[in-house]
Amino acid sequence: MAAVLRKLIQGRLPALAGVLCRRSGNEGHLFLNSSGSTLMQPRCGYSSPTESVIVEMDKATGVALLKLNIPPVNSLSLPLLTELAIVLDKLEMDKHCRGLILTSAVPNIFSAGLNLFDMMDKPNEHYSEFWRAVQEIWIKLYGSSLANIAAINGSSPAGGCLLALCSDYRIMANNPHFTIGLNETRLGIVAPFWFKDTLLNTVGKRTTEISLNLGALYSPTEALSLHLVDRLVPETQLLSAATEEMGRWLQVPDHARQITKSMIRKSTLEGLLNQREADIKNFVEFISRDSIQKSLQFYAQSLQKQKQHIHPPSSSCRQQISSVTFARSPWYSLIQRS
Ligand SMILES: CCCCCC/C=C\CC(=O)SCCNC(=O)CCNC(=O)[C@H](O)C(C)(C)COP(=O)(O)OP(=O)(O)OC[C@H]1O[C@@H](n2cnc3c(N)ncnc32)[C@H](O)[C@@H]1OP(=O)(O)O
Repeated sequence: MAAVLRKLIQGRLPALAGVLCRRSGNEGHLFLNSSGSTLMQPRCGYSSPTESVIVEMDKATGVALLKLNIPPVNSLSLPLLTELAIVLDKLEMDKHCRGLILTSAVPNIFSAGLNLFDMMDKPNEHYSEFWRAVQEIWIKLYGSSLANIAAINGSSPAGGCLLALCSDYRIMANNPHFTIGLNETRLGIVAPFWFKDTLLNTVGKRTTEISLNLGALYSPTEALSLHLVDRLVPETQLLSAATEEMGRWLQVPDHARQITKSMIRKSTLEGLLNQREADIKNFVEFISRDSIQKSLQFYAQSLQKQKQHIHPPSSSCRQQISSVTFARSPWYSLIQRS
């Protein structure tokens, strides 16, 4: 089977080389890098030096519970992305690991998305390195061979929503204060094409059109109705529901599930793999513009001001926003005040 997978990746799915091929055996695991050459990787544990990524491995089931642990909001900074990439590689190489449940150790927040400060007031080299790390995480998660379930235990805007969208199945805690969605346009920035494609593959064209243009953040109930998430459960049952769901995914033989997943996600992954450098160049050019920097600065400041001066919109205000939830958007709060 390993030979079949290798052939598949080297031959029919060349762009997925580097995403992964797993092999059982005593000598470790076979990893194909993007040029198709093979590297032997020793088996190892899953320590994250700063504990910003906590991994609890259930050896009996082969399921890893991965918790993001960067208070206050699990923003995806360059160091966090780098650690996450290392942990994901290790899990991918571990022949005993079959499934991954992604969740947060920070109460009420799954992830606040990309760290705003990595995109502000930095040299172009930093933007370039940061964006490569963002790409890397998407490639690893969206192209993962593991069964991947997101246990969304808090708000999940922008890059946080993207993390969840990379999973095979999303279960969200049914708390009306949580929101999820790709809200980039609300910050004056634009979700890149591979964010858009990931959403499109999940919810379809019309919902993508509305969600992305409006930068909509949805409540769990709205997200369920749009198939942005697959299931809602009470917060206290989130992990047990994710574990139970994982059991269903692991009943399918790994090779059959992996090849099926590759078939479905291949063209989307290739979209970025074929033009990574151009995408980085585009990001750097965009993010370093004065107008975008001003927009981001205003947004970051308004997040802070919101905490100091602005109360959340009243429930009657919220109802006026119909099905699109802008609650938690500092822009919305500022509009309400003016
Ligand atoms: C061509 C390519 C174009 C570029 C494409 C870029 C693609 C992706 C974009 C992103 O992912 S941008 C990030 C978008 N994220 C958001 O809009 C979320 C903003 N945050 C919130 O809405 C809230 O913070 C929250 C997540 C709902 C949590 O609310 P809570 O009330 O619990 O906490 P706060 O008081 O608001 O925040 C605490 C603390 O964290 C700071 N912070 C919040 N989000 C971020 C962030 N994304 N990056 C960095 N820091 C963040 C916030 O300012 C507070 O800081 P202090 O006041 O304590 O200093």
